[in-house]
Amino acid sequence: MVVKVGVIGTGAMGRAHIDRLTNVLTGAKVVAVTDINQEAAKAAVRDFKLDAKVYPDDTSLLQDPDIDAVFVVSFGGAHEATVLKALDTDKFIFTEKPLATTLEGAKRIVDKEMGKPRKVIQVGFMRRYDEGIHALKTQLDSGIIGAPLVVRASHINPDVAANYSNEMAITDTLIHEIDEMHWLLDDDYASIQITYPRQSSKVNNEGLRDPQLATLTTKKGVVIQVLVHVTAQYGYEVKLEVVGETGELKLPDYGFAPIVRTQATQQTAMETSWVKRFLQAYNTEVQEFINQVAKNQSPIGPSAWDGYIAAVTAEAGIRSQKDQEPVLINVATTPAFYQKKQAVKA
Ligand SMILES: NC(=O)c1ccc[n+]([C@@H]2O[C@H](COP(=O)([O-])OP(=O)(O)OC[C@H]3O[C@@H](n4cnc5c(N)ncnc54)[C@H](O)[C@@H]3O)[C@@H](O)[C@H]2O)c1
Ligand SMILES: O[C@H]1[C@H](O)[C@@H](O)[C@H](O)[C@@H](O)[C@H]1O
Repeated sequence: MVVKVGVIGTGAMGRAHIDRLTNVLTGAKVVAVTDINQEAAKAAVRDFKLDAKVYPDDTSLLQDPDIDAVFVVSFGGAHEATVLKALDTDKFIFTEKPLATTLEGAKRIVDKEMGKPRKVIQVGFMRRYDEGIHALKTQLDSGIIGAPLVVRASHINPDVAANYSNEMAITDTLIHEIDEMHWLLDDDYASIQITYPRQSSKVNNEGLRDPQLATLTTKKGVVIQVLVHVTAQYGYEVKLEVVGETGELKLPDYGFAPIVRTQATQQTAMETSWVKRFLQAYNTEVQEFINQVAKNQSPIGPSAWDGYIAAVTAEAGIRSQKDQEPVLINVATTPAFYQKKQAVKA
């Protein structure tokens, strides 16, 4: 079966997903697109030579009975409304992160999804599919460094768009580590604290503090420190180190560029955005989602409940941004609906 896909939001990431669905992966066809900027939707059809309808909005696209799955790739703040509407249909839903930008919004989504016979949502937390991060988790799970004690991570962007707000440092950027770390450690969060080091003079966005340091503690007592630096100028990278009882695990520097030695210097080109750094992870997550839909089975990737855990933690992070004090986190027990790896066929 070829999975027929509708894409809602044809900006940078929407186009990247259209490209992989059309030119890289197997088993899917983009048959419909929409964007509040209709020119952007038409440009996607033209540029990727799609045989696809251009709908005026998400509501009309969602009414198309020919679509099996939708990709929600609009601005983060628009995901909730579209996902809630999509849950009224029988379509599978791949939504980019964040699931919702508020805790209440994420709760509305999980409550509504739990009214369905099975899970239909996957959230685009692609870090879990990165081969390097996955290999690090496999080593951690093997017990090779004993129990994890401390995690140090960095999330570096060279710069951000003009509409990037201070809250987005949490809901748009740190949200990746928020999802990654509880999965990596198989642990739950107890608290989060955001502190502001010296402000970088490179910040142009009104109200944005950069860099920010997030300290998360887990129920088992692990302390996780994440540097979020989104105007870092020099390149795009993520760093990850886990300190254990008997050793350490470190994600190697990413890259395929050669080391160039010349004129008494040594240098290597770096990535400048998420596009190439996580290309393999995006391809793997989306292929897995398509394969599940083709079998008419629930997604097995990060669920709406993972999106909800991230939203609860992000909301606590935003509260901490106000006075830089730690904020306690209490996520409810995972409902049985989300404990099933894979639900039975509807
Ligand atoms: N997983 C990742 O690493 C990753 C990387 C980049 C972006 N993203 C996510 O993808 C989403 C889109 O990001 P982007 O970089 O493509 O942003 P973008 O600004 O380039 O594109 C967003 C597009 O959505 C459209 N849009 C906004 N509201 C809409 C609505 N209600 N209906 C239809 N279209 C709407 C805009 O007109 C725009 O074309 C965000 O949620 C972002 O967090 C994830
Ligand atoms: O939307 C993007 C994307 O999620 C990237 O992976 C992240 O590094 C950026 O900070 C964020 O703005």
